[in-house]
Amino acid sequence: MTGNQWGYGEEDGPSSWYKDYPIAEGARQSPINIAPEEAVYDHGLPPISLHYDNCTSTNISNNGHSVVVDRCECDRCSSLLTVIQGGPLENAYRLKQFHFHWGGKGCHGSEHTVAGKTYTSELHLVHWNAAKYSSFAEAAVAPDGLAVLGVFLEIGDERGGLNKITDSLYMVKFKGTVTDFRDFNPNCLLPSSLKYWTYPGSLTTPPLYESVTWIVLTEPICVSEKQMGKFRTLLFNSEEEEQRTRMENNFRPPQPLKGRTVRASFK
Ligand SMILES: NS(=O)(=O)c1ccc(C(=O)N[C@@H](c2ccccc2)c2cnnn2CC(=O)NCCCS)cc1
Ligand SMILES: [Zn+2]
Repeated sequence: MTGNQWGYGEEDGPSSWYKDYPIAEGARQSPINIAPEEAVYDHGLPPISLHYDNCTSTNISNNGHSVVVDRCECDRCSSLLTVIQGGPLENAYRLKQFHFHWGGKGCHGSEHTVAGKTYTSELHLVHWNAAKYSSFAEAAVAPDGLAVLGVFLEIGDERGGLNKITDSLYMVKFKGTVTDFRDFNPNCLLPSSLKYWTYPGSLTTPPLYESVTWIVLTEPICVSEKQMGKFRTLLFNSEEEEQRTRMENNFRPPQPLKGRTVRASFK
């Protein structure tokens, strides 16, 4: 079985990933359930700072697992400051891509949970340690290589900033489709508070590398049911496959904490 046949179904879902990716049972796997009472307030944790300038050319694609907005890596753009720094991070980490995880109907769909509470979706802004490593792939296997900012989405009023994304989803209905997606600044998807929890973890999809410093914002943003419905028009399958499978419930459930400490940037 070639390595990349993993998914979220009965046969190929999270409970069977360990067969091809034994690190699935490792000591720093993600996501986790965050227990706010057990989080340790660390007064030495500085605030995080986000510098998301516009890099004109990006694209949006359906990779068969999620919908991903990729930043371009051209010289002009990679010189642009599109980084996260501060918080638990030693230096600036460069934004590579962002994507979402979501459920079917109802309010499950996030990967991290908070005192057992699930949200309807979770946005992941994926950054890599470009100060220390020369490529994303190199950083992705290093314990301090990646930093992912997690933002919870809950059902409520429509989020205007999300419409540029949801209005483009029909262009990437099938796995393997990609389309231009320019001048989108993910600042418009951030909540007003940058209060966060942070802990050492992993990619939440194969290859599940334990290279991620997770920074999960405590305040969710609101999106409308109509906007979430557009994510669920995406398909896991390519146009050639006859089996049409709606893209939903593309989340991994919480994994054992295995002695890790979750730190809070706030009392
Ligand atoms: N959910 S998360 O934020 O923890 C997360 C973040 C980034 C990646 C990722 O970049 N994965 C690719 C990769 C390429 C090179 C080295 C290692 C990993 C990969 C491997 N096979 N396919 N991909 C593409 C992919 O999975 N892209 C991210 C879409 C999230 S569902 C995966 C999960
Ligand atoms: Zn993710």
